[in-house]
Amino acid sequence: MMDGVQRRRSRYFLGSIYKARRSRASKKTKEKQKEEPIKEARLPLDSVAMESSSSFSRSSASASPNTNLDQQPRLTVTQLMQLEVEEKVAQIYRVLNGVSPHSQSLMSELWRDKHVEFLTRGLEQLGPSYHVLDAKIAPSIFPFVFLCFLHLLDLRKDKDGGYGGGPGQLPHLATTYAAVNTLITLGSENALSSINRDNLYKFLLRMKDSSGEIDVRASYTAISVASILNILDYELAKDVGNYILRCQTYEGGIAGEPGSEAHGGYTFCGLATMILINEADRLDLPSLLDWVAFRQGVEGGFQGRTNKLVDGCYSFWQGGVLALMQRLLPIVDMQLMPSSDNGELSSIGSTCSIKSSDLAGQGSGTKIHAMCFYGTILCQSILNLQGKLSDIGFHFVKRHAESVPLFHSTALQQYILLCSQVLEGGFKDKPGKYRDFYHSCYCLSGLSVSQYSWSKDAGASPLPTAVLGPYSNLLEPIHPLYNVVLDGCYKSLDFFSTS
Ligand SMILES: CC(C)=CCC/C(C)=C/CC/C(C)=C/COP(=O)(O)OP(=O)(O)O
Ligand SMILES: [Zn+2]
Repeated sequence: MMDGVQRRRSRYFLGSIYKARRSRASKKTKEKQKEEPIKEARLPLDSVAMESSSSFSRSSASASPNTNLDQQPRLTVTQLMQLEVEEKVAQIYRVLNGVSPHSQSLMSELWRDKHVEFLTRGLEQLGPSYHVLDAKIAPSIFPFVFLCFLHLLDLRKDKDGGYGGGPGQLPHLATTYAAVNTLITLGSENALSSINRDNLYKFLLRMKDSSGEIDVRASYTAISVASILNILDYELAKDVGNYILRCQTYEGGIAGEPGSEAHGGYTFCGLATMILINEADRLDLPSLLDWVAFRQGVEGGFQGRTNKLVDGCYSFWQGGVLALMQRLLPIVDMQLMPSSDNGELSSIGSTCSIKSSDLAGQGSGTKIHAMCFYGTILCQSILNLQGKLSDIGFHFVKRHAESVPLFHSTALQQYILLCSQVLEGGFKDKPGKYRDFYHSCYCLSGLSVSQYSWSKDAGASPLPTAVLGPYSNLLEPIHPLYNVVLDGCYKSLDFFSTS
């Protein structure tokens, strides 16, 4: 019989077995391909493209004999939908497998130009005066458009703190998160100084429920905004960790509220929040890692929850979780250590019962807790926290990533670029759906996370092999806790630590 730790350890290794299984499958397919050289495999589409095609042919063979109930089991609606998505994705990969590298590069440039067009078309929606916009002059109008954004965001600012969805609308945590991240992305002095942090802090406190927060997304948006603006303190963080712990489910992922189903969106929100309040070690990280590693599908993209379809937006929600986990592996290892081998660490490792919120105002106590958080592999800068929770977000990203990516990064980039991208510009959930701003934003964030997933240090330029397609596909690095471009985060850190 396995004890709890052994069970967790074995589950942890399932992720690697999964990858090994995939690479064995792709080897088999490659061998098969040698026997039947149907296409030139010249695109940088590796195992997964091949694997998808093969899984499709397997699947369609089992889908069609639905009528013959004696021989084949009847498929559920979900299985049929899954096969449909796999088929569409496999078709795309098959077509693109036959395209020469030269054509691929041309397509990539076309897509890039289309992005500019998509953005400017989006900007056109700001008002009739922008109808003259042309993709070619877009770069020169950006400063002007930034001012317009700023003006619109200012109109959304509530006099009692927080931002609404539009002028005159009630402030809300999600729209406040979006507005603050937009202002930090704009990054100019007038953008940053337009944020009234005192009012915003009062708003965040007003939104706080005495039992913590009543939804994991709300917790994340509140804590993320407070952290990036350098106003996060123990009063805001109080009880939030307890609440998120109650949302981690038997599967390992995190749900939106206690008793609900684990979901990628909430798992990102929950994990990022726990990191920002210095309580990530309280989660069962091995089972969280196990759950999220299995959410990457044969299509290359991620699904949001068990038995659901892949969707481009989870490239960030799930890919982002795995990017964060890459920096938490020492704690995963510590949690997997049987307590008897744990020696001294047993009292300060995963069994630690001190919570950041218990340490309000105790600088030295916080140092002790930071040691719990980072185990033996201590991060000097974290040790110097001296009670400042706001610093964690910035220090965390400076931590050296401890491993190679914890997901198949090329496969994810394939799904984003080839299956989620729309030729006319923008991104969508999956083939067959329409593009929208939400998926455009989160597919791009997922793409960036994926491209930098081999970089040991935040923002370090990836090797060309880490970037699918031409190197010009490389995006700006983002901060995986806030989902804001890294440069913007540093600017904000400078600005709000001096102002
Ligand atoms: C900060 C911020 C914006 C956070 C949002 C986090 C997020 C994406 C939460 C997911 C919400 C949810 C349960 C979607 C399921 O939709 P579905 O049933 O249509 O999709 P599914 O089949 O993929 O689960
Ligand atoms: Zn989606």
